[in-house]
Amino acid sequence: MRGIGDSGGGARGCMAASSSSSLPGGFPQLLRRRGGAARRRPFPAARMVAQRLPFCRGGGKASSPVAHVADFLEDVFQEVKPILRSALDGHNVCILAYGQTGTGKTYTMEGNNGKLGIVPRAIQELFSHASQDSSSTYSFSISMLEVYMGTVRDLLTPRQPLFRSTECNTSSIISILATKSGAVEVEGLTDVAIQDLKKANQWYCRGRRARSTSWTNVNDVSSRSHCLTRITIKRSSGGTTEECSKLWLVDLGGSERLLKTGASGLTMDEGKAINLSLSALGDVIAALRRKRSQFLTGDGSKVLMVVHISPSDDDIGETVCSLSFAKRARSIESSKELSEDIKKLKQKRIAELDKEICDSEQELKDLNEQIKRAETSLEERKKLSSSVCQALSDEKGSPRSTLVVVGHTDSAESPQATEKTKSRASHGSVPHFMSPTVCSRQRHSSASHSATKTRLTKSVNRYPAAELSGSHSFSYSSCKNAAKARSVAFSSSMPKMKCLPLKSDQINMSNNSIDSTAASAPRRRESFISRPAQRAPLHQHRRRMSSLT
Ligand SMILES: Nc1ncnc2c1ncn2[C@@H]1O[C@H](COP(=O)(O)OP(=O)(O)OP(=O)(O)O)[C@@H](O)[C@H]1O
Repeated sequence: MRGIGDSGGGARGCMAASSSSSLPGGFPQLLRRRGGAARRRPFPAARMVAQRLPFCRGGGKASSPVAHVADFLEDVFQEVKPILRSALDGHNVCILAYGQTGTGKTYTMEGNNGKLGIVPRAIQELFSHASQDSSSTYSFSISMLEVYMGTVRDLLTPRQPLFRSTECNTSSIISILATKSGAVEVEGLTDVAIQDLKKANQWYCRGRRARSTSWTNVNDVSSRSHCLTRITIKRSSGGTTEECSKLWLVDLGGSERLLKTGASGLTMDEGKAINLSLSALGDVIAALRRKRSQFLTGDGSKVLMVVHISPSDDDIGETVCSLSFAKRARSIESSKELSEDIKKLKQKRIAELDKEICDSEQELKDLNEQIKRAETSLEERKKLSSSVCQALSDEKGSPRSTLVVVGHTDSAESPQATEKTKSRASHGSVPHFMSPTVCSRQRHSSASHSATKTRLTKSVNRYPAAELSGSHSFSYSSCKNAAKARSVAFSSSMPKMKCLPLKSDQINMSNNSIDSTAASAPRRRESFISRPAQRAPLHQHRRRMSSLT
């Protein structure tokens, strides 16, 4: 599928129609109508407008005084020309005008005010080429149909009545069939042989007049159907078998937001039918992208889509939709027409990416196994350390060991450290710095006089408030006391505790310890040291102890 913007010029042509709001002629009028008084006009119910365009009357002569508007159609046609050559060469070709209602599809395909659109120019081009090519003989025929409210109508039926209603004229209803070879045939469609350009234009104008159109808020002559013109080209050269190809020129109905168009009644139903069939076209495009359908393109077929957009900010949503539709349509071409080199590169890249995915998956698998192993090992170590903890807590009179074990169970230590602690615990040995000193032994013995505890408390309460000092090398007499001490050792942020002063005979400041009376005071109070000079060594001591945990 080929987009009009493929070579740059086509997009310019298309955008010129939609972005040049200063253009004289029909399009600026359209914009004025959309924002102006016309919107307030009451909507005429089921009004039929049979177009009698200047093009039909003037026999295709462009008589517009505004040359650059005619140039726009000429620019667009230059984009279309190459694909017409393909049709003459035997390819089936389809040219589609797609876009929001009122953006100029019919104008581009048919022309207006004496300016020729794509269809009349294409017919001209075919006859012109046929007259110049002496090596082949060409014959042409024309058919026209419209898809209106889900039914297909022949526009060239003799005495085609001008009607627009849900009750279709059964004599003009035709059906579309798919042949065994996958080609699409329209059964019962009038096919008129056209010998010359004049006849061709006559028939074309006749078909156009039979189209269903109506007035909406956004377009005075809005097409209420999809109009398809088919030119059948038969070519025979030098007695060889006749080649037959088809050129489809399609003016699709415009996608519309019913709130904007202000459609009601039959016109609203028509708008819904158009939207529905456009969404079906979207499905076809999607299927083509997945390469599940040959409809529209077929083998060796070519499609050119002219996408129309509005220059108005109000229509930005529709513009985005139209452009994304065009993008999807273009991607069909890009997937089909990849060169061999690019295909190889693509394959190579796909293989590389596949390998990367495999490697990553393997890596992930390995990591998961590592994590599992680590978890198992952690579990084992936890079990081991809790059993060591249990063993050590059973051990009596070894407060230091208790401290070590408590710290050990709280932290995730290395296995070596666990082993070290375990062996230390099992042999009952402690580091040298943890061995009791002479002083600590003395203090330990003095602290054992617990009988004086009550008396001390009473005597302390008699004195005014003062700081209580304590020993920096506090000894632990039992596992219970060790636990208390631990809580003190790790509570450096606890507020300094105030207590009543002791008598000089109760406190021995020289050796930084509480005498036998003071030592029997409640443990919690004893543990707090108010003097910074004494606090520092205690911290060092704590650090040393905690490094064992
Ligand atoms: N490039 C252009 N230059 C001048 N007039 C234009 C141009 N494009 C569109 N118009 C005018 O704008 C009006 C609406 O255009 P047209 O009917 O072609 O829109 P449409 O897309 O076919 O709408 P619908 O989908 O409702 O049929 C017409 O009067 C047409 O003549």
